Amino acid sequence: MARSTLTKKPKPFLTWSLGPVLAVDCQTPVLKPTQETPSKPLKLSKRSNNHKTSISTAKKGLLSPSHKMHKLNLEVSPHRAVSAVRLMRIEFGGAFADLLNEKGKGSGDNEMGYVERTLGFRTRDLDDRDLRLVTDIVGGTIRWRRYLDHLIGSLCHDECMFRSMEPLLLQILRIGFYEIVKLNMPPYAVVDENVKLAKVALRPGAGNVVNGILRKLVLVKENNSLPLPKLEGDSRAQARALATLYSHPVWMVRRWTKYIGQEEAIQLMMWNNSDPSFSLRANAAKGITRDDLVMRLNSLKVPHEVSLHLDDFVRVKIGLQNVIRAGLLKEGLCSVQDESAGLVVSVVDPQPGEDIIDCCAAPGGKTLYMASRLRGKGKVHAIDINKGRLRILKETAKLQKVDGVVDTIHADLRTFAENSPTKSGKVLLDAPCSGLGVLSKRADLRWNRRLEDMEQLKNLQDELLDAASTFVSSGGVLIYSTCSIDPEENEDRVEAFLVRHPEFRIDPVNRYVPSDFVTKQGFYFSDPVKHSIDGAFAARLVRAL
Ligand SMILES: C[S@@+](CC[C@H](N)C(=O)[O-])C[C@H]1O[C@@H](n2cnc3c(N)ncnc32)[C@H](O)[C@@H]1O
Repeated sequence: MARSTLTKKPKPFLTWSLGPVLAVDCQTPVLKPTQETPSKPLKLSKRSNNHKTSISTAKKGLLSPSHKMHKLNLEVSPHRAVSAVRLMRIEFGGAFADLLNEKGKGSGDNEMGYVERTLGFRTRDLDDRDLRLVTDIVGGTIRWRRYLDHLIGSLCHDECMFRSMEPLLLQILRIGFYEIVKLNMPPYAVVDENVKLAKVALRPGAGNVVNGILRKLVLVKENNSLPLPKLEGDSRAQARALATLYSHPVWMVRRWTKYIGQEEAIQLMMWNNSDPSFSLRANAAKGITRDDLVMRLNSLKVPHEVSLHLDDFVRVKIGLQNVIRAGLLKEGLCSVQDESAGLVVSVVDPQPGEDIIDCCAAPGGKTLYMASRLRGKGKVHAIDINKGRLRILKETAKLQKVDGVVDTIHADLRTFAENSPTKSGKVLLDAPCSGLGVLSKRADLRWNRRLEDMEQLKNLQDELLDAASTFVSSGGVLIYSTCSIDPEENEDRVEAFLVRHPEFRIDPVNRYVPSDFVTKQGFYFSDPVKHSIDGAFAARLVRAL
């Protein structure tokens, strides 16, 4: 990855879990209905908890659904209560950190429902400002978790106190630390508010703990003596220090240091820790041009810039919430799609009349963009193993008026390839991958990925490449893509494939994407730091005649 100056990204307009209508990008979390059902209990298995905590209260609510709690607490700041509960649900309940919701305002009601069931009280309703604060606090607290925990651990009486801290208390402390250290908010207001939350949500003693530790933090911050590790010692020690300072898993730091060097690894981590930005794709299949979309954004007073690389794309700086409220996504007039994914479609270069096999298609970001570029002529055959995600793809295709050129096949690509004589001149394999290129958008992903996953993913990628290649007709092209920046999932997979399949050769992507995105080997690569979009990779592999 090339070195470049980091551009300061604008504040995110929203990050609420994407519903089907919005779920269009390859690393976009797609929520199954059950994941957001209010009845899902929190599983607080990681830390033992003998105190009065959320789980007991949550259970009370769950065991007697008819029992309505109306305890209204006007003291506690609503966005902090919601953030704390949201953080618990992300860490223990499998919820996603990226919280986009096409319902806009309705999302506040959902979140308050969780607060009521978990903490046993409601606060006043959330307004737009509260929702933005929840987005900032939840995203930031998750990104900076390792860094914040290091500080909290260092300022606790002893290691044991930190290790055995009850989960909700820890979330409240993380919020307070994040607000003071990273958001530079007025410290004493932050202390007061978080103490109040701990007292009401837990018990008075918990408020005292929050008070003591946050006050210590205020002091050390004022004295410029935050207890942070120094970048010194051997490579392992340095990786551990960097992992804390930039809040990433140690294995990622070691891997990036190995591949791109320490300085670039730091820049990448800084990018991953910055607020994500989003792009919108105008949906040509609905007769919407980019100019139309720009006019709509102007009338909604949403600041934006047209993409330098893709004719249908607009970068939105702030105010995506307004786009959602205005119904542009629900009506299928545009979709949220990163330019890095759009450029993969440029590498595929769909032409009207073509039959394209999309091997790992759901939730359909690339399928739908390819379909719109067919201009009503041809077909995209969308295969995926995940029925739920495929259903979302189908619904979105209808909404975006490309269902006439999309058909869906629910199958494991590997068995489907063994039993199907299907051939095509164009096959896309957008493989399951680590998602290491999209860590700025997926705040929690870095904590969910393990080094062991990489080996499993590489094996799966090889198997899927072999399967996808069986569909490619003589002279046809197989496009292999990921949203990873890891060479072992990208270049190395292509290299290994070419050894197994000497009948394929690399077709350089120069004709399809701007030269800035073309690697020496002729692959497409978007570098988050250099290009200010998500990281992605694609290779064109042509089968001999
Ligand atoms: C990176 S995502 C694809 C994203 C999609 N191309 C897009 O742009 O929205 C990878 C997909 O591969 C699917 N998948 C994983 N293993 C598979 C298999 N053995 N056969 C078919 N699909 C598989 C997953 O269900 C997932 O939807």
